Amino acid sequence: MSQTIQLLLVDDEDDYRRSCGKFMERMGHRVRLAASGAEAMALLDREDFDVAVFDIDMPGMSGLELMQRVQEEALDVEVLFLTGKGTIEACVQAMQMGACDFLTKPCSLADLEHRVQLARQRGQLRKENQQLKAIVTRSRPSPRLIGKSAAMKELTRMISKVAPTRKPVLIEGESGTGKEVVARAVQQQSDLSDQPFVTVNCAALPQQLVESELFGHQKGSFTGATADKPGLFEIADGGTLFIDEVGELPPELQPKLLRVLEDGSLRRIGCHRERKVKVRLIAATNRDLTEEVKDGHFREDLFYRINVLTLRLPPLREREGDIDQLLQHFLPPEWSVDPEAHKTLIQYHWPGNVRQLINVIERATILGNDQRITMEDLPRELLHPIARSTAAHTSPNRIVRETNQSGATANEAFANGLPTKTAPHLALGDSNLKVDDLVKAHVLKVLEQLGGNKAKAARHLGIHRRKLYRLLERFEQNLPSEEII
Ligand SMILES: Nc1ncnc2c1ncn2[C@@H]1O[C@H](COP(=O)(O)OP(=O)(O)OP(=O)(O)O)[C@@H](O)[C@H]1O
Repeated sequence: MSQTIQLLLVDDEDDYRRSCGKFMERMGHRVRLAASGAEAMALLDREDFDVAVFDIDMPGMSGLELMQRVQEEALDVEVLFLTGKGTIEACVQAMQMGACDFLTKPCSLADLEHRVQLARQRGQLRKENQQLKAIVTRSRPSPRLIGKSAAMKELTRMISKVAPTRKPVLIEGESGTGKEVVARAVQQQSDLSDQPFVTVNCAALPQQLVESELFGHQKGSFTGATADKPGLFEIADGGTLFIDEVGELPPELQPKLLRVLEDGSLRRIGCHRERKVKVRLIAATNRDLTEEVKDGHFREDLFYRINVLTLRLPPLREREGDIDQLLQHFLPPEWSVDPEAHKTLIQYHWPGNVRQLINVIERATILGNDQRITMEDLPRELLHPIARSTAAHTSPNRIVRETNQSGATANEAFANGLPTKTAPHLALGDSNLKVDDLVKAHVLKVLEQLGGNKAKAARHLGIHRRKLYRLLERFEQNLPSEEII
């Protein structure tokens, strides 16, 4: 059976409009009728349509003028023209304006319905194309979840239980433990695996962009909004949205997220029209959200909405056997690790978790000789870990406090650092050196020294976490960081 189409019929001829509307309803479509361009605009403002059929000759606003309004407001609807006085010029003009089809009366209602179906298919293809583009640019291939510790086995079991439910999932864990890998595993094992998987990191976005990124905006709604833009909820429609660092969601946006989770409705910024989406939410946090609720930073009702099913990712130091397995997986074939270096890797407390381990392996394989990793190839923080004895079994925030209490200031720790491929050594006083190079080298060194933990690094650098994320993004794209500092 064909799908129901949300259809708008605009024609000033009463009899034709009504009989056509009845026929389309009999064909199973949801039909709205408008006798003029103004009535049509009012409906288009309020509701979403898949396809609209416009008559050309109408008193007041003509069909072509109506099409122009649709274009100006970048409304997401396929338009086909149906007219009694079809001229070639009108047809050409309509097609140039983006209409998808042009029919002249008399035409059978069955033929019209067939063309409406084609128009809807075209719209769907366009939307899928948009979604695919967004997914290709935003996502990376999904890595396999490595780890056979008891904790990881339990996690794998839980993933297989929660994945098929379509309920919201909350993933808790320290930075670098693999929350995004788990989110992808949940999506892969759900029946939405062939649908969009869209990811967004609330902490990485400048605060003023979070709303527009998640919910979209209408052209002209703020400076720089030069075109209508769908938000990630719309792009993920029919699939899964992964919101990383959900605890960073600004309080004023939390009711908006709650609303879309409750009934799937949202409004783009600057637009009064309500849209409906069907999205499975997976959220992740490295903060204790119950504490955030107690402190009044996170709404309790939203917390209960997203915390229907919780997956807790233990830190790497608590996963016995996983370091070895991850080493085997990430070390290039033919490479080996000296016994002393191996012992150091196993005993280290890995505050930056799997991400830090991968970085250390990558660095060691660049520095190492004869396909062997020795103590010399390991970064200094592994040999003289900061607050090593107290770090294990504490929360990330606690590790930072204890680090400071231990008397090792950030700068002392950084001064011990070794050059790496990510944080190059720069000679101060070199006249070719740019402020930008210094900023980049310092930020990367701090990050490396703190095991890739961005929250800690931002605190040590004295900048907000969002600023750090933006700096890292700019480094990756080789853009100057000056305007961010
Ligand atoms: N169990 C695992 N198996 C394979 N790779 C993993 C595993 N855990 C983490 N990784 C890898 O470690 C890196 C960090 O993982 P990920 O981005 O999922 O962490 P995260 O917990 O979401 O971190 P953050 O809170 O900083 O966003 C990625 O390269 C990921 O592929």
